[in-house]
This record gives sequence, structure tokens and C-alpha cells, in this order.
Amino acid sequence: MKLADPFANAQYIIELAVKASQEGAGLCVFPELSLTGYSIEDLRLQQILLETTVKAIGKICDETKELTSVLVIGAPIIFKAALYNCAIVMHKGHLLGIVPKSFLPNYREFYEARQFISGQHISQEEILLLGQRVPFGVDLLFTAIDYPDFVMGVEICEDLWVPIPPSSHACIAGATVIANLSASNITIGKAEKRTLLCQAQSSRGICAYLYAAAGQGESSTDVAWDGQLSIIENGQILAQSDRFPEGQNCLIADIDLDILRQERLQMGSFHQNESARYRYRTIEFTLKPSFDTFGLKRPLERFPFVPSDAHRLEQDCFEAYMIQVAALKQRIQAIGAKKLVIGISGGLDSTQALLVAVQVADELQMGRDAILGYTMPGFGTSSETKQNAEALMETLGIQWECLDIRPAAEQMLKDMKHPYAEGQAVYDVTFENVQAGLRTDYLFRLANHHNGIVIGTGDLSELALGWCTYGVGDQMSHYNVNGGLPKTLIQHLIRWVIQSKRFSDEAGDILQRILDTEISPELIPSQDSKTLQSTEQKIGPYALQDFNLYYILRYGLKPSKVAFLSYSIWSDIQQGTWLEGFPEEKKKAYSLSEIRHWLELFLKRFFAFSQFKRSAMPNSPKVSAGGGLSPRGDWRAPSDGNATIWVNELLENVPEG
Ligand SMILES: Nc1ncnc2c1ncn2[C@@H]1O[C@H](COP(=O)(O)OP(=O)(O)OC[C@H]2O[C@@H]([n+]3cccc(C(=O)O)c3)[C@H](O)[C@@H]2O)[C@@H](O)[C@H]1O
Ligand SMILES: Nc1ncnc2c1ncn2[C@@H]1O[C@H](COP(=O)(O)OP(=O)(O)OP(=O)(O)O)[C@@H](O)[C@H]1O
Ligand SMILES: NC(=O)CC[C@H](N)C(=O)O
Repeated sequence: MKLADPFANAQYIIELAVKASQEGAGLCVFPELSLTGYSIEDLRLQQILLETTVKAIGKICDETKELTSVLVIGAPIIFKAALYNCAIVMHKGHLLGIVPKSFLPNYREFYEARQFISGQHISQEEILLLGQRVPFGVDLLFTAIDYPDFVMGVEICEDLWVPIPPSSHACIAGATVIANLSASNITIGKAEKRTLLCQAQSSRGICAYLYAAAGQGESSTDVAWDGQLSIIENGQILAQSDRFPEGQNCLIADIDLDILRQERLQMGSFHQNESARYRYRTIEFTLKPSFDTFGLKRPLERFPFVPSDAHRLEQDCFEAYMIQVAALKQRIQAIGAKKLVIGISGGLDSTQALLVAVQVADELQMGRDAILGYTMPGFGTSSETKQNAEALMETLGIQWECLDIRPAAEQMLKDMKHPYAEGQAVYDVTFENVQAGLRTDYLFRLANHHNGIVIGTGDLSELALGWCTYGVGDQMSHYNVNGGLPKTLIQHLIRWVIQSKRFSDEAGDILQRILDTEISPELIPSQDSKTLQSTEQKIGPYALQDFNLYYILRYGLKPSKVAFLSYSIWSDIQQGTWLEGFPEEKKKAYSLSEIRHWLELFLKRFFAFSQFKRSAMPNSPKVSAGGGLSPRGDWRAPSDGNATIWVNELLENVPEG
């Protein structure tokens, strides 16, 4: 940027606009007064500067006719003999509208009211500029008719710093994207405050917030500039530039307008917050991009329920664990239960439930012998999981027993005249559910017997897929501590418990062995003490199924979009960031056909099959902002639904491979 030299700045703007357009940008936002420089003070009132500025706007229009991007640049503009600090919105050579700044800083190092007039009351006006009649005012929204979710509002620097920024009204009126042209000199700590404001405004407005602050070239007369650029979506930082950069700086990120729309659809209170501030004018344009796709330019989590940022993850793990503990504590205290009864399999879910129960027993000073753990080997139980279960219970100091369910199961199968009882190797769903059912039967009767409650272990991923045995089975309990936790988070929570050394080193070793064991219900007999039944081979990798669950439950996205996002992060092991400490040998990539196949299975199980199991699920605390599946909470749906439109949409729009 060059002070008071509009043509030089027009040239910089054109170069950056071309570059951003080539990278697929649909919108380019430049800093406040980017055509003249912000820090020129009284030079703003010089006639030649103002006339040259208008000509420079004309030059930009002429030289950006072929670009896809909407451009928003800053310039001083005269309207009815008063000077306004404005954002000029242009597209393909046309001036779409001009928005004046509402709130002029005139305190401490700022003196804007010396040259500018506030535009906060200007609406329904037009201005003649470069032979065009251009809408002028703070009542303008810019909508792409070919991308109707792209509705842009504009504000200028200080506008964001007041109690009710103009963008609050714009968002309520429909803006999904807010451009902020800023010239914010830097003082220590200020960058953090700007980010905080942008994050808060984008969260409240459920919008994308594009913040572009002036940098190199602005005057050093008693202040300095850092050129902060931020792209924030509903509170999440999508991209943030280096500060104090050398030369021109450019920041690009994809905004997900689907996610913003879905979020607003869900949050009815957003729409209750009516605003009669302006009668907004909608300026329509056709974006008509000259390109197809440039791939995805936004951060994407492989495990959306498990953040890759180490600090966030630490906090999430602590909160998840404490939510489970707090919920179970409340239930125990309220009903005065004396014992906690749990079936311990040596698998992940019952391990997590046991860790929570131990914490509760400790906090309530019940003594660990208030926890009654039962390991109940059946026909498919491997010696490894049984040993892990027993060792875990022993080292945690709970009261435990081994209760062999095979004689009872054999009796039941015989009474039922099941072919297995006649010596046939028939391992069907009845054979499986007899075992799951008997375990639950024992646990409930033991709870009666010992004045306790049965702690449920089924997790959110299993609830999504209906991967549990209904009623007389692991679907039922007196209180389920895991119903809000997806499998990928449980896996990480156990890793976190090991790392944070909450329990003894010996417990840590056992937990590690449990983590390393293949996930299996172990209901079918194994030939060589090695388990034959792999859950993930049957219902898909939990990594993919939790990804699918997150975008379908939390955002209600279309299957093809979920597949696209999944492919964007899961197709290549090098993409994105893996969780810190994630085992190398478990890092996997999935092909498009695998992603499509497992998503199809997810859709069928989630929409058509499993709701009846959720409709009758026991109480369980919601844990993740990613959503819960309680029929009394986040997810209400018919128990006799079907998956037709979801499956068709997937199969029609996602190629097989
Ligand atoms: N909409 C609906 N409303 C009312 N009832 C409905 C129904 N849809 C099916 N049903 C009935 O429900 C029954 C089927 O459901 P259900 O009895 O639960 O049985 P089902 O879902 O068919 O089988 C349970 C599956 O879960 C697996 N499992 C069980 C336990 C633990 C784990 C684990 O790894 O954690 C896995 C097990 O391997 C098995 O494949 C049938 O009798 C069917 O007729
Ligand atoms: N051998 C077993 N002994 C005691 N309880 C069991 C046994 N097998 C299953 N259960 C009970 O049934 C629940 C569901 O069994 P399942 O094997 O599906 O889960 P898990 O082993 O705890 O965890 P995961 O599903 O992650 O392997 C368990 O959480 C546990 O409470
Ligand atoms: N140009 C402006 O409006 C600057 C004022 C604003 N409070 C800032 O320092 O970022």
C-alpha cells in the first residue's frame, strides 16, 4: 500500500484480486480505505485525492471484469457534500453498492470524525459514480442468485467494536457472510481482542466473518500496523494470516454455507431475535464461477468428536469424563443406591464405564467395594479379554466375580430348540442375543439382590448404528454413562486416562492392552482363542461412522456432502493433522468406494433400522456438542422410518470409486 496514491493501490488490489480469483475465491475483502491508505489524516479532504480515488475505482472495475470474485475495497466517497468512509462492492466490472461506515472512532489515537460523517442513518439512497447509479447506504445485502446461501453484509472496522454492530442487524436480515474492512493499528494484546470480537460476532450472527486489517505501508506517524487477516466461521477460526508480513498478504479459506444454513435452521432463537433496524435492500448478482473445484481449503478434523488441537483435546477429555462422573453421582445420590453393578468384558465401553464408576465411588466415599463388577464369559470370549477384565477389576480394587453364562445359555438354547443345542454350528443373531440377553438378565437381578443399579455401557456410535441387543440386552440399563460418547472419543479418553496417570501404572498397562485389542462383541465361538468376530468388518470402521454421524446428526448435511468431506480428509493419510499420540500403525486411509459403502450402511442403519432402540433408551447424559441421540434430547425421529431418500441421494451423486 502506498499512502495517498490511489492508482498505485488500485494496481496492488488488481494483482491480489487476480491471484485470489485464480485460487478460486468467490469474495475478496481488502482493508479499510485501501485505495488511499487509512493513515493520511487531513489529506482525505484534498480534492485531487478524492477525484483520483474515483478514477482508481474505475480502473479496478475495468481490469477485473473477467474475475469470478466479488471485490470489497475501501475508499473515501463524497455524498451530498459530506465525506464517508466507505466499502465499495464490485463484481465483474459493475459497482454493486457502497456501504458507509456507521461508527467513527474519535478517541485516543483516532480522529476520524474530523474528516468523515457517520453513515449509520443512510438507507434507501443512491449515488452517481462513474456514470453508474449505485445503491448507497447501510441497508445493503449482496446476494448471489446462483448461490442463494451467499448473502453478504459489510461493516468497517470500528463498527465491530460497538455494543450492537451493524452486522448483527445484517445477519438477522439474512447475511451469512460479513466482510469487515479494517485499519486497526497494533498495540500489544490487541490482535487477541480483535480475534475475540470476530469470533463472538460470527458466533452470535451464525455467519462467516472476514476481517482484513491494514498493514505494511500505513504511516508510522506515532502508530504501527500488523496486517491481521482472519476468516472465522461461527466462532471457528478457519484461517489466520501471519502478522507483520513483508509486502502483500493474502489469506484464503472455504466457507461452508451449508453448515451455516443448517445451524440457523436448528437454532430457532436466532430468528426470534427480530430487528427492525432497516428495511434492507438486496443487491443481486450472478457469481458464475469460471472454475469447477479447487479442492477444499478449510481445516477439517478426521475425528470430529475428538479435536486435534492438543489444548482443546485435553479440555474436552477432562470435561467428557467429568460430565459422566457428575451425571452418575447425581443419580446415585438422588436414589440412594448402595451398589453399582457393571458387566466388565475387557472391551472399551465397559472399561470406560468402570473408570467413571470408580471416580464416582471415590468422590462419594462409597468405597470401591460398592462397585460390583461381573465378567461373564460366553461362547466367544477370548482368554485375553477375560484376563484384561479381571486384571482391571483387581487393580482398581472393586468387588468382582466371574460368572460363566454358558450353562444358562445352553439351557436356554435347548429350551428354544435352537439348532446349536443339537450340535449344529449355527451362530445366528438368536445365538448372539441369548448371551447378550442373559448377561443383562443377570446384571438386573444382581442389582435387585444387592440394592444397586446397573450401569449401562453402550456408546453413541453403537446407538447410531443400533449395534446392541434390544430390551433384554445391552441396550438396557438403569443408567447409561456412555450414551453421549462416540467410540472414537472413548478410545481417546482411555488413552488420556493412561497419559494423565489418574490410576496406577499397572492399571495403565492393562488399559493399554484393552486399547490394543480388536473391537468385537465376542459372541461367536472362536477356534484358536483368537477372536473371529470383528465389529468393524461388520458395521464399518468407527472412524468413518463417527465422521458420518457427526455431520448427519449435528448439521443434517446431505449424504453426498458428507461423503465429499469424508473423502477430503480420509482418502489420504497425509491430509490434515492426526491426534497427538495416535498410534502410527493405526493410521489408515479409505478409498471413495469404502467411504461410500460404509456411509450407505450407516444411512440404512441410522434412518431405517435403529431408531426403535434409541426411542426406548435409558437415561444418559449428553456429552458432546456434536450431538446426542436421546429421544428426550437431541434426536427425535420415528421408530418406523426409512432411509430411501438418503440412500438414493448418496448413490446418485457419489461415484462408486
Ligand atoms: N422398528 C422396530 N420396532 C420394533 N421392533 C423392531 C423394529 N425393528 C426391528 N425390530 C425387532 O427387533 C429385533 C432385532 O433387534 P435386536 O433384538 O436388538 O437384535 P439385532 O439388532 O438384530 O441384533 C443385535 C446385533 O447387535 C450386535 N451386538 C449386540 C450386543 C453388543 C454388541 C456390541 O458389539 O457392543 C453388538 C450383535 O452382534 C447383533 O448383530 C427383532 O426381533 C425385530 O423384529
Ligand atoms: N464377557 C463379558 N463379561 C461381562 N460383561 C460383558 C461381557 N461381554 C459383554 N458384556 C457387557 O455387555 C456390554 C456390551 O458388550 P460389548 O462386547 O459389545 O461391549 P464392550 O466390550 O464393553 O465394548 P466394545 O463394544 O467397545 O467392545 C459390555 O459393555 C458389557 O457391559
Ligand atoms: N479504523 C478503525 O475503526 C479503528 C478502530 C478500532 N477500535 C481498532 O483499533 O481496531
